[in-house]
Amino acid sequence: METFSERLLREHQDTWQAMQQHRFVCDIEQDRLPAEVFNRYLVFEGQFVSTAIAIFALGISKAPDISQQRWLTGVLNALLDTQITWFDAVLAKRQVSPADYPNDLPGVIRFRDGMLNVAREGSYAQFIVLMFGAEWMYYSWCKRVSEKSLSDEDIRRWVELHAEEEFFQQAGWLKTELDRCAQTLSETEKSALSALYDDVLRWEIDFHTQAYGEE
Ligand SMILES: Cc1ncc(CO)c(N)n1
Repeated sequence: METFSERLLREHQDTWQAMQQHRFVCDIEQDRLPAEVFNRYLVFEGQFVSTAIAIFALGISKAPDISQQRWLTGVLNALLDTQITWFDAVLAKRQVSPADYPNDLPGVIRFRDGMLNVAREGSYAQFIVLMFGAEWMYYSWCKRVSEKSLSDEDIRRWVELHAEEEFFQQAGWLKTELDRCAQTLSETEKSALSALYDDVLRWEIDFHTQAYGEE
């Protein structure tokens, strides 16, 4: 039988493919992403890691019991340790100062506020859809792209971080958790989650487009 996460992937194939074949992803895959685009991405992405920390904290507060809270706290710690540490180092190494970049680009704001609003106002299942939407999609393209030879070592490391076993476990946990949550939901609730999943992918697409500039 089709699981709920499989249903979401089937119902939103087109949006999923648009992200998997996004210009940003294809430029990395073909080893031709301009350094200035990656630098701009790093600024927006570093800000999103802070947002993700808030989203996970909200998710932990809504988790139904201690086993989920324990797992999600591990994820939160990885964001605070591995990811924040990596961002500080890579921005310094590439001499990128976030203050030199715009902080009001619509694609970046829509993604941040869309995710944060749902995490604040929504249910635990909605939180799981947000992070399943973001992480499973990243695992998929990064896994594919990690097979290629990438000449920029920072891009290579960033892709590897999202293709390796630890991240796969994290994204896979969200997928299983979503399927578990969906078992007790009505069809009305499930179709609302399906619409939210499509929103997340669209926010992601516009966020990544924004790395190319201010259009
Ligand atoms: C913008 C964005 N979406 C998803 C992920 C996956 O965690 C990420 N690191 N950044």
